[in-house]
Amino acid sequence: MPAGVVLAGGRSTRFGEGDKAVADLAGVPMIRRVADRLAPVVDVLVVNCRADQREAVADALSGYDRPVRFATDPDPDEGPMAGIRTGLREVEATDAAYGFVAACDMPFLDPDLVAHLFERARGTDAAVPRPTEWFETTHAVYRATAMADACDAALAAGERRIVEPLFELDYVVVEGEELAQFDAASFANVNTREEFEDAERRLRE
Ligand SMILES: Nc1nc2c(ncn2[C@@H]2O[C@H](COP(=O)(O)OP(=O)(O)OP(=O)(O)O)[C@@H](O)[C@H]2O)c(=O)[nH]1
Repeated sequence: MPAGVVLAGGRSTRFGEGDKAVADLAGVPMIRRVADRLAPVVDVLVVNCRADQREAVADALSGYDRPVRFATDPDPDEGPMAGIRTGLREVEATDAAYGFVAACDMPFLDPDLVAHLFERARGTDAAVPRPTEWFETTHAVYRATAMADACDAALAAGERRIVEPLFELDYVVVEGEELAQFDAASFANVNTREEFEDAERRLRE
């Protein structure tokens, strides 16, 4: 019974005014687009955000197809690794052993790729795609307890890079031909107004 975890605790500084998570992207809040793409492949959705975002995010997700659980940051602004840790701790409170972690700004997520990552993670601690030289750590499946523990240790050591806890795990990398069968747009993220407008154009095509 896999879970989805959406990270939304950032400050959207490159986006400018307003929280990009709930920004209206071609008629649908961006986080709702992410959630809707996950609905076919997860049984429960965990949203990690700050307490002050919760009401707007809950509005954006109202009527969602799956149960939604909030994992609010105990301390805001600790970075995405802390968000992953907090989100995966909430996954531990469900029946799910694994969580697919996504950023809130990936409105083109490919559910088939997410399902594939769940499959590949079976028996290991994580399945992480690497479409370029970079690991897509905010588009990856983790065994909740293993990664949350590794994030706690990395945070305690003052580490900020998400690959550091990942490298402590037993993980598989999904890349090359294996990855080529899925939609590369799955990794596209929206940081600036310009990227937001590009995404709107694409969605209206
Ligand atoms: N919980 C938590 N999540 C964060 C934090 N910083 C970023 N994130 C999330 O991590 C993901 C990737 O971060 P960015 O795309 O850089 O988002 P951001 O930090 O809001 O945007 P910028 O301020 O423009 O960098 C997004 O889903 C953010 O919501 C944080 O301090 N805490």
